[in-house]
Amino acid sequence: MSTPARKPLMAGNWKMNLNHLEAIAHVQKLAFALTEADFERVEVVVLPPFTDLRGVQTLVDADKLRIGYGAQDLSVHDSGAYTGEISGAMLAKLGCKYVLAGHSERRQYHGEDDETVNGKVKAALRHSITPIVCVGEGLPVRREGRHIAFTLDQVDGALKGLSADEAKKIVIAYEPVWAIGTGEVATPKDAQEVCGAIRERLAELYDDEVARTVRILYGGSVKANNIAGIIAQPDVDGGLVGGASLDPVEFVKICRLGEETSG
Ligand SMILES: O=C(CO)COP(=O)(O)O
Repeated sequence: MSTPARKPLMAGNWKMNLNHLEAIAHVQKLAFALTEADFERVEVVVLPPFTDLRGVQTLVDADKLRIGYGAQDLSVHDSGAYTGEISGAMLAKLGCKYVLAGHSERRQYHGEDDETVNGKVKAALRHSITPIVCVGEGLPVRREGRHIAFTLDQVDGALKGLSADEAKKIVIAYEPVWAIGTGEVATPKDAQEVCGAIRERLAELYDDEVARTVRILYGGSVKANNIAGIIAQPDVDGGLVGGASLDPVEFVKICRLGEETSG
């Protein structure tokens, strides 16, 4: 298991699902089901579409919920003539604690390269938002056995120019593209292999303290029935959950690490 200093993080990436009314109902269901014991054990975060954030903020603030929230993307810029973009400043003003940077769907469909991802990581940090940096290889790279080198290159690119103090503030999510939305989950051993290599890279790039501090998540077809084996790995500190986070009952079970009750 993770060292106690690294509290497990379960983040639900809703992707382009749930409108602002559905979002409120969804967060209420999570709040109703999750107990104080759950929140002591695991940090629970939702990452809804931009249009839901105000509603989620209002609900979380009004009812003092322990559920955190954040966005799925942000601009590298802080303001200006960038039609359609949302800045870190705007997200910080809405109380966002987290933001994804470099999700594989952004890399794939919006041509985000490591330099852009690096700009987004820095933009988030400028506004005291924790970037969840997404990395991971596609199937051809995995088949060639280059998954570790490929993923570590993405880590290097995303962290370029960050000080040790800044690096300590980030979260990294290893999401092998071949496991996203496919139902094909990486084995706990696969997840550990790459998450462990990422942690070693953090020690090389910075120092042991950074490596010990940064939480590394696994994402890709996480479900209640496979989270326990994944989270049991020493270098896996939580999950980035896509499809299964859209079902509140399933997501609560995942937040309970696949166990039946909150204990
Ligand atoms: O992309 C993901 C989370 O960011 C994973 O998605 P799935 O859980 O639907 O495979």
